[in-house]
Amino acid sequence: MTTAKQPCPRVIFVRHGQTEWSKSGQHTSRTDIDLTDFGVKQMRNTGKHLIGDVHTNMIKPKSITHVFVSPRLRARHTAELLLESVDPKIRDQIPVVIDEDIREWEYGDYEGLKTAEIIELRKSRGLDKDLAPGDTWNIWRDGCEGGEIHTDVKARLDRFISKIQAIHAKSIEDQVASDVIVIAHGHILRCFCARWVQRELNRNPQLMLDAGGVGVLSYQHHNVNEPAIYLAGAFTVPVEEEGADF
Ligand SMILES: O=C(COP(=O)(O)O)[C@@H](O)[C@H](O)[C@H](O)[C@H](O)COP(=O)(O)O
Repeated sequence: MTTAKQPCPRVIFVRHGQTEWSKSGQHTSRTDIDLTDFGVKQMRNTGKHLIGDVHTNMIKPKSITHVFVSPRLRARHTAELLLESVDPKIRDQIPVVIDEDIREWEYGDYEGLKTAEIIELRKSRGLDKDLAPGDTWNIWRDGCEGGEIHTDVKARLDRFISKIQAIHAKSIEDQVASDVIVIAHGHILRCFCARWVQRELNRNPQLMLDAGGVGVLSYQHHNVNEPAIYLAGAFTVPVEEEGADF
C-alpha cells in the first residue's frame, strides 16, 4: 500500500452497445451478432465523453494501462468505437487483450431464447416441477443446460480478477495511474462485479446493467486487498484540488 497522491487504480467496465438481441431480450452468448446502427452511435458517443484530456472526461488516455475485451464481435466492435477518438500515438501503445475469461455466461440450450421461452422449454422437459408456486428458472441457482453453472463462471472470473489486480498492484508500487477497461456482456459483468467484492454467484447479486452501460470498480484506501464497487465512480468532477484543471 502507498499513500502517494496517485489516483487509485480503477476498472471501468462497459457492456457492449445495443444489438438486435439485447433489444428483444434474447439470451446472447456465443452467437456472434454485431451492434445495431444505434449501438454504433451509442458507443462512439460514449467513447467521446468517457475518454479524453479535458476534466469532464472520466478517463485520461494516458492512464489506460490495459483494455480487456470479450472475444465476441459486439464487444470487439464496442472497443474500437470507444477508443476511436483517442490520439493514435497513445492508442497504439495501449495493450488490447481479447480474453476468453470475460466471454458471456454460456447459455447452452437457452441460446437465443427469451426468459419466458426458457421457462417453457424447461417445463416441456419435466424440469422445475418441484419448485414452490410462483418460483421459476433462475440462472444463478439452476444454470443453463448444456452451458455453464455459477461455479464455472466463478472459476474463470476469479482468474480474470487476479490478472487485473496484479496489474494494479504493480501500478500502485510504481506510483502510476492505472485504468483498466473491460468490455463484455450483461450477465458476465454483473458476475464480475459480484466476484470483485467476493459475493457468491449462486444467487442473484441484484445488479443491473443495460447495453451500453458503464460502471467503475476500485479499491478502498488505495489497497488492492480491499476491492470495492466505486459508487460515485462515474462522477467526472475531481474530488480533490490536487490535479484539478479548472
Ligand atoms: O444475453 C444476455 C446478455 O448478453 P449481451 O447482450 O451480450 O450482453 C442476457 O443478459 C439477456 O439479455 C438477459 O438476461 C435477458 O434479456 C433476460 O432478461 P430478464 O429476464 O429481464 O432478466
